[in-house]
Amino acid sequence: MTAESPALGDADASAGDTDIPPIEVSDLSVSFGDVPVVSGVDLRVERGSLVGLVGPNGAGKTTVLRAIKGTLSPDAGEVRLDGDPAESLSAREAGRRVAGVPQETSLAFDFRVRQIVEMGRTPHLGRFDGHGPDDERAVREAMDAAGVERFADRAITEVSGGERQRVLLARALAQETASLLLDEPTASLDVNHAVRTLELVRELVDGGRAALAAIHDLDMAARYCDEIVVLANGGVRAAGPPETVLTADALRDAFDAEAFVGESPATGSPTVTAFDAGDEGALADSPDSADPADSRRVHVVGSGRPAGRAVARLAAAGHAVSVGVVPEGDAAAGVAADADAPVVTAPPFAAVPSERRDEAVALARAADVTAAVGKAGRAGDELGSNMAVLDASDRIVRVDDTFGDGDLLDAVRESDEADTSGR
Ligand SMILES: Nc1ncnc2c1ncn2[C@@H]1O[C@H](COP(=O)(O)OP(=O)(O)OP(=O)(O)O)[C@@H](O)[C@H]1O
Repeated sequence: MTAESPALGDADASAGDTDIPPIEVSDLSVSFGDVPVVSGVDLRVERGSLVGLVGPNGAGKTTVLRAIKGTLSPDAGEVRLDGDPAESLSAREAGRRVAGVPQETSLAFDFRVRQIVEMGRTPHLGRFDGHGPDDERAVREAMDAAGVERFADRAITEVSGGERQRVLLARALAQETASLLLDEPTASLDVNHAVRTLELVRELVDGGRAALAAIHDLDMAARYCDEIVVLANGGVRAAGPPETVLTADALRDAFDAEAFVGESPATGSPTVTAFDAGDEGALADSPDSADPADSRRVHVVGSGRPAGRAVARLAAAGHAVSVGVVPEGDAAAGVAADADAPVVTAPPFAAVPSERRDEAVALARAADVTAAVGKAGRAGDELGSNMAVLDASDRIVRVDDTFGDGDLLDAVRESDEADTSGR
């Protein structure tokens, strides 16, 4: 796969009225037998846009992609490709508008890699036509872009799972459609090829194509997609730019997961850290885990990575967290900023100004419980003001630097069942 891929014949991508979305799904419902899988799904993918379809296993992502591709018939609703109802299009015409990279990559027959990529040209061939120069160019460019040329003459049964996935990508690219549907395009790929694949899709999209990709890796989805559609519990739960859709609340709602959403310092896009809520999670006991009654105001005292982890874990579990006093630039301060948690900082290696100490004391007073992490407030703690913060706290729970995920949440949950304010 080349970083700078060739133009990949984008003639079709620029075709048509630019106001008409290449993919538009309205009120789509699909069931298998009498089991409904999705209902009322609306989504559109514009030219120049990569939309990520995320959601838990079995949410119906593949089902939606298959309905768009036309390989299953919806019970209700409509799929439009370039403005035309998909059901009014012949298979050949649909194949000139949308190409798919399926999740299932087992190909039983002993075709050569090159033959499989050539199959992408089928919708462009007349009934009695052989491949012409344009087809050969499209196949060559697609193989080059997907990086499969090296094993083009090998049997498909003799390449690895990841290589096979790239062959199917090459087949879709050879189809030269305005729209691409990708079902877990990076699932079997090593990190290098995963990034290259999404960079390639991004490049195609920036060239005017439309792409809809089911993606489990939320960090990758956030990094590459213009928009994310969250599919869960039979329908679309949220849709919009990654930074508005990938929130702890949305992830709890869709995945029943406790997750902290920060900002990647490398890419600036949202990055998701999921925690094991287990049976012990503060809010994991019931599907109503977001119940505000279970949420506490927790003030964290401590610094460095352990305090940062405490802030992330508590915020992921739905608690309202504040932090301080921590040195400016401390890891915990960065996590608090990502969590939109109030944080009091002070210049490092200097006495804490009294007004900063008072701010932290006020936060601790307003909290239900103060979590002292590591040596905070104990002998050797360089921030003497932590003592004042702890003195102002009605309830204190203590965890050491190596606390387990459940320990902190248990301690906070149980803090109002016993007087834990002993210092
Ligand atoms: N042919 C089928 N017959 C019956 N049920 C099916 C069929 N295909 C899928 N399902 C069911 O429909 C639901 C949605 O499946 P789908 O493959 O669309 O989910 P998904 O979101 O793509 O999941 P994953 O993330 O695991 O790939 C699942 O419960 C699945 O078991």
